[in-house]
Amino acid sequence: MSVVNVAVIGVGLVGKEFLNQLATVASSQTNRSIRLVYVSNSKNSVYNANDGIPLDRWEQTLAQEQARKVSPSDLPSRLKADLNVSTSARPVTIVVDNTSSEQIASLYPSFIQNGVDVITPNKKAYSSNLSLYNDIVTASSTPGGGRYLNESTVGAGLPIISTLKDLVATGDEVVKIEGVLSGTLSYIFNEYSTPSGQGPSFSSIVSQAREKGYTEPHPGDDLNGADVARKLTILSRLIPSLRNHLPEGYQSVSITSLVPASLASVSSGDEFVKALPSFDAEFEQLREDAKREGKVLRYVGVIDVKEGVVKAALDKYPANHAFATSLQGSDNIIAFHTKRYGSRPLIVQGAGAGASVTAMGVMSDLLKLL
Ligand SMILES: NC(=O)C1=CN([C@@H]2O[C@H](COP(=O)(O)OP(=O)(O)OC[C@H]3O[C@@H](n4cnc5c(N)ncnc54)[C@H](OP(=O)(O)O)[C@@H]3O)[C@@H](O)[C@H]2O)C=CC1
Ligand SMILES: N[C@@H](CC=O)C(=O)O
Ligand code: NA
Repeated sequence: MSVVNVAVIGVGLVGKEFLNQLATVASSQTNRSIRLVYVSNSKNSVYNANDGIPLDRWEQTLAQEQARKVSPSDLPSRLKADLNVSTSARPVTIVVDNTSSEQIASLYPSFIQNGVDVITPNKKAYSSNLSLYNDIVTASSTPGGGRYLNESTVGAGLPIISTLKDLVATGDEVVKIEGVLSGTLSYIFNEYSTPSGQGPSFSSIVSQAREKGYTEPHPGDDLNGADVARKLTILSRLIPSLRNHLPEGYQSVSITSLVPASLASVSSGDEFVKALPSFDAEFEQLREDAKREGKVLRYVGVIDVKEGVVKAALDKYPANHAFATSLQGSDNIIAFHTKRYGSRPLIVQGAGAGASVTAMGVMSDLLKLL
């Protein structure tokens, strides 16, 4: 029976749900044994390369004081040494990063160089500066290197990255990609800006989006457009002519921020949400302006390949536009305009945030590796 070792960094909303799904998948395997060898949050970690960590007791094991601690930065070498990942008959060893940490993302090259596969919904690695992206691509294309999959970084579990990779790999030419790429901003504007122009306050809807688990750990990272810009960067880098187009990653994208200037430096998500009601009147004005034109507000991302324009912006759309009529909840909608898909784009739509659909995208990457 072949062995698959899985190390999980980050056990918040997505990480916990991923471990639930891993337990279900592990129990249905007949010709391979899935072993959980590492679990960590930001304060604690448990490592057991010999016997594995029971999938139905990982939480208690992590909470134990005598848990065997290994920091994520020591993990690449420990996994290589203890699990013999570099031999040709190696068991598959996969690290799943369910954090939103830059520091963890910076470790991917060393995991991959050590033959460990990396799967993640964390957008930081492929949306930051080009050097980290290039290091990951180089490491994973080197013989013996691990593989890297990140489907849930765009559209959560929706098949966005795999669709774009398939279009490019089969020789189609991408002309433009546009859509609603943020589950949080989709939910907020679907609820806030309807044709009637009436409804609850902006800040109350932001709090609801947070309670539903759609937002980033800090909701300001959704409202400032950075999350959409990161997704646009990840997609742009899969389009050959745009691969080097955004040297500073999401910071090279043209972004409209919805964060009030005086809240831009509030580092606590709780404090940010508490202070937001003072700015409801400003958002009310935007809602009224749109209503007066018979339009609704939607936050949209665009990659125009020919023009070389990549932008994340709040725009007004007619009340009968697909962005106004067909979206509900945290839905994302992404239209791929390509040479083959001509005048009618290939469209992918569905829930684009939330723990269960995000963990599904992570789990499906794991199954693809197997
Ligand atoms: N929620 C969603 O709908 C979607 C989320 N994503 C991405 O999934 C990732 C996880 O999101 P979510 O689960 O909502 O976030 P949470 O804040 O709920 O969970 C983050 C987890 O990461 C842990 N963590 C943070 N830093 C470190 C570190 N340095 N070392 C070890 N563990 C660390 C946290 O530990 P502690 O508990 O101690 O703070 C926590 O367990 C993010 O990258 C997000 O962008 C992608 C698509 C959709
Ligand atoms: N905060 C993000 C989560 C998924 O990427 C979003 O709202 O889309
Ligand atoms: Na996806």
